[in-house]
Amino acid sequence: MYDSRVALVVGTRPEAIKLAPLAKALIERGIASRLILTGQHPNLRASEYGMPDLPTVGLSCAGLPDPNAHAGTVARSIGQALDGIRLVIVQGDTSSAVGGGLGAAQTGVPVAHVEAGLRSHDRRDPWPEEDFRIAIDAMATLLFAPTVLNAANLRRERVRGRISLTGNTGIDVLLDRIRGLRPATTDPCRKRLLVTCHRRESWEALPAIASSLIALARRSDVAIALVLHPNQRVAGEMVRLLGRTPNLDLRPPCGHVEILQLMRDSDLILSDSGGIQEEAPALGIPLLVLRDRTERPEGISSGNAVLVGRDPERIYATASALLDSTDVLASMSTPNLPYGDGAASKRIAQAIEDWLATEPCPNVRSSEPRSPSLLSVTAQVAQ
Ligand SMILES: CC(=O)N[C@@H]1[C@@H](OP(=O)(O)OP(=O)(O)OC[C@H]2O[C@@H](n3ccc(=O)[nH]c3=O)[C@H](O)[C@@H]2O)O[C@H](CO)[C@@H](O)[C@@H]1O
Repeated sequence: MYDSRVALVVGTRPEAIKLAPLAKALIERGIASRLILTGQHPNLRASEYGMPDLPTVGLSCAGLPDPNAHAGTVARSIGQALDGIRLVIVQGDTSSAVGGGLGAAQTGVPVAHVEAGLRSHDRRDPWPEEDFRIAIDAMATLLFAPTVLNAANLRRERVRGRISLTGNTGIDVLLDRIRGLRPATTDPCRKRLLVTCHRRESWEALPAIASSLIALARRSDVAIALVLHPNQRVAGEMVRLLGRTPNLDLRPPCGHVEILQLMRDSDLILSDSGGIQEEAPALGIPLLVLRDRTERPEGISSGNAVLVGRDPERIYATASALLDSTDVLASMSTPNLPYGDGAASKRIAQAIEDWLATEPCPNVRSSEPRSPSLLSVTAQVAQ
């Protein structure tokens, strides 16, 4: 076991899902790790999403309506959890990830970014995630890019850290869990639609999206299941808009295996989720992406997904056309792996081991933040 330590920062469900296989790969290499739970999703139990038992520090920074403010509280709080830590690992584009990265960088601890280089190329969509990704990639020492496109985005931005092409750790999890799923069931009378919708950019459009689902639910040949998000604000609004819709089953948030089984048993998925955009192609389930733009165009290029936006007529027309055309639906159902091959975590753990072996071990690490202030750093890197 190294005397050095790495810390994994987790604030939300997808971060727990996607960092769990890396935590296991680090354990296999004897790299001692610490879990830092920011508290963004206050009821998150990382072990339910496969996170192994690790020494854990909770920061109690519950999510805030203003994600920049939340990033600030995480950045200010994380220093206390970094004693003896040589590398802080953050994942994705949440306020926990950017706050954890900024707090680490300000106390002099290098940052590794898992899922680096994703870009929608529009800072307003998704907001603030596109800014957060750019900020984290600008400060990271190690950048783990899932796809060739992601790595090219990073090279174009001339990031100063070391870029490794790894695949997405979410695909490691999926390919592992897929083996335990039941074979897909089919319903000869009805096509099954699975819906998730929670992203901030969708909030204003929720009534419009809901109206397209109500119209689809009127078809006698479909059955719709909508899985609610843990965010109470979005879930409450969905229940208000869709709670009494015949033929539309609102379900509480569920475990990862359960949602994968639901996906596998579906004929068509409608979702604005980032993770589901990665998982649907691997499962070979056609996906309509409820967004105007995406940082994950690979699933569209592979023919598994269509970017449909949030306009209710377009959602209804595109879904209906697919439901009416068995051939087109079948052509979108070939499983593809544009986001990874299942070995991302092993590659990342290897790269971290190599880096730890060559990087001199500092004697003293201050946990006091250094100037400049968090907000000025955020503003600079997000320019
Ligand atoms: C802008 C953006 O796209 N940002 C994303 C955002 O995450 P997201 O949009 O992917 O978030 P969700 O949809 O909540 O999670 C998805 C995961 O949860 C599973 N799931 C779903 C419903 C359920 O009932 N039970 C479950 O287990 C599901 O199968 C999947 O694995 O942050 C991530 C972290 O930084 C980023 O990677 C990612 O870019």
